[in-house]
Amino acid sequence: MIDLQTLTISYGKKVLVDSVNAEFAPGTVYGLVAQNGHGKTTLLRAMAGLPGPRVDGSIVLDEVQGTGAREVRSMIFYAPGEGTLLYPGLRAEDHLKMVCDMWPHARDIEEIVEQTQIGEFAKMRIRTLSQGMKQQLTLAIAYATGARYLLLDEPMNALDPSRVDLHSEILRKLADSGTCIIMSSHILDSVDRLCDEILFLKDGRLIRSIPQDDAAPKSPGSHFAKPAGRAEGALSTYRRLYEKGG
Ligand SMILES: Nc1ncnc2c1ncn2[C@@H]1O[C@H](COP(=O)(O)OP(=O)(O)OP(=O)(O)O)[C@@H](O)[C@H]1O
Repeated sequence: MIDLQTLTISYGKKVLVDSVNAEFAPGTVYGLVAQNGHGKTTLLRAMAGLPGPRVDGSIVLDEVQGTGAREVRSMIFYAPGEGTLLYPGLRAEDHLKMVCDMWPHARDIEEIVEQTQIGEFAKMRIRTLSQGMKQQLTLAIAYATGARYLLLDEPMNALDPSRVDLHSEILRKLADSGTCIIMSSHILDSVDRLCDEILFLKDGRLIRSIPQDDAAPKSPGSHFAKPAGRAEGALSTYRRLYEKGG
């Protein structure tokens, strides 16, 4: 469980997350939605214990204070969008080998390559990959870590529809086997299809919603009581919250 306790995150006077309390349970896929520049990346990075903004309050992971703490560092992985995790001169497969050497619960590389269908470019250097290939590799790296908490920053924005389906299926399976996934996204129909819960970040608060097409939890691990009221599509919620002065 990741437990945010009166968490406030700010850059100077700009407060992006304001005294937020929230819990993220194993076995659940969470969508994190907001308008551009409202703090999704900042929140995910802070949850992973990465440096940057001022962070007040507490982030507790499996009862250990602070996600940067040594005991929990190997349990949580933040995957940036944009392929910034990758070394331009190295081959795709080199990155997976590094994960294998560094992460105590790393998964089998061959299995990951097969599951993510990245074999065709595994031997290519990063500088020769397309944006979508880099995004597929970044996701493969995230899966390879074996981390129980995956924080994925816009993981699908460069993927073609068949890859979106493939990775949605992989993420669902990971959640069903106990992984907690928090993914930011602007692709609201895939958020609706994949996520058990959606959190809208607005004015520093997290507003919880459930996807329209499935009012029941999509995985048995979801601990949270469902919010009262009818489920609503993410796009409708988005419009209500951000476009109509809601
Ligand atoms: N290092 C920094 N120093 C100061 N301000 C920053 C820094 N990094 C980000 N910000 C500001 O914090 C705010 C939130 O940025 P963030 O990248 O978290 O937004 P986001 O919701 O992920 O946006 P997008 O949807 O465009 O990716 C923005 O206003 C941005 O200008």
